[in-house]
Amino acid sequence: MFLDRIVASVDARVEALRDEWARLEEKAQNMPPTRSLADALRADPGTLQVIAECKQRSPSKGWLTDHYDPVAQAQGYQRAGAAAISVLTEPEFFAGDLAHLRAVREAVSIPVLRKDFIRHPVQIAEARAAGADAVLLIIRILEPDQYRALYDYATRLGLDVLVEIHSPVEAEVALTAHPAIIGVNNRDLDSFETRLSFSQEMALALGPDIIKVSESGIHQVEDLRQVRDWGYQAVLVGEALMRGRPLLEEWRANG
Ligand SMILES: O=P(O)(O)OC[C@@H](O)[C@@H](O)c1c[nH]c2ccccc12
Repeated sequence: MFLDRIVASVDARVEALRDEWARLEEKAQNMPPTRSLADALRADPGTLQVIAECKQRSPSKGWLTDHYDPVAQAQGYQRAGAAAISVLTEPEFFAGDLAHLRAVREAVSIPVLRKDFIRHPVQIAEARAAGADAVLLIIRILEPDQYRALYDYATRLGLDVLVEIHSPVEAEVALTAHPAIIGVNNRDLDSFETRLSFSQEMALALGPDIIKVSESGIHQVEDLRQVRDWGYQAVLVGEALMRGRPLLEEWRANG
């Protein structure tokens, strides 16, 4: 399974990064304040916000663009009304790079999320030191105690956390840290297929007080309308935007 391979490759990089932890933590502690992702997503109650993703390739879809310019991409997203930017930094399967995040953070004024497979606190210190405002924590690849420790560590460094779930059981684990924001991933990590109705099922389980983000497989205005009607505050969109679909403009015109 792909996820196991990704995690193995991440763990090898983490191993090499461990010695840098103290240095990265110190750098993280000396960074200017973060921009709040939670505030950006609930700035305008009743409006569905878009977290727009910079992603060059994915294991399921391959290369999404011939010419990848994350800074130009992110600036275009901001102009079109995105509430926040997600930047893939995983190098091996998504062709990401922490340098993309650094450059994007300098070029926009909205919050920037580090999209990666976080397994160890050194990656969180590294994210903050690179300018990230928020990090993704994927319940599926963490032990519950490890998740709670990483959540606390990120919070202590001033980062917001997007906690990603793929099942009702994962939702229960996610809720033990009392997160402000939960991402419901519509993509089945084994088959790679997306099913938007998973967001509908999870809306009830999560309740109204958490900021809910529907992730993956969102392609058209109709999808955004549905997710909004299910009580979500935001969506996270990658592929459709990377392929040049003017979804943000369409949403603003017809939302
Ligand atoms: O490209 P899509 O189908 O619009 O999906 C975006 C985002 O949800 C997806 O990239 C994603 C969701 N969770 C992840 C975890 C790691 C890497 C990538 C992801």
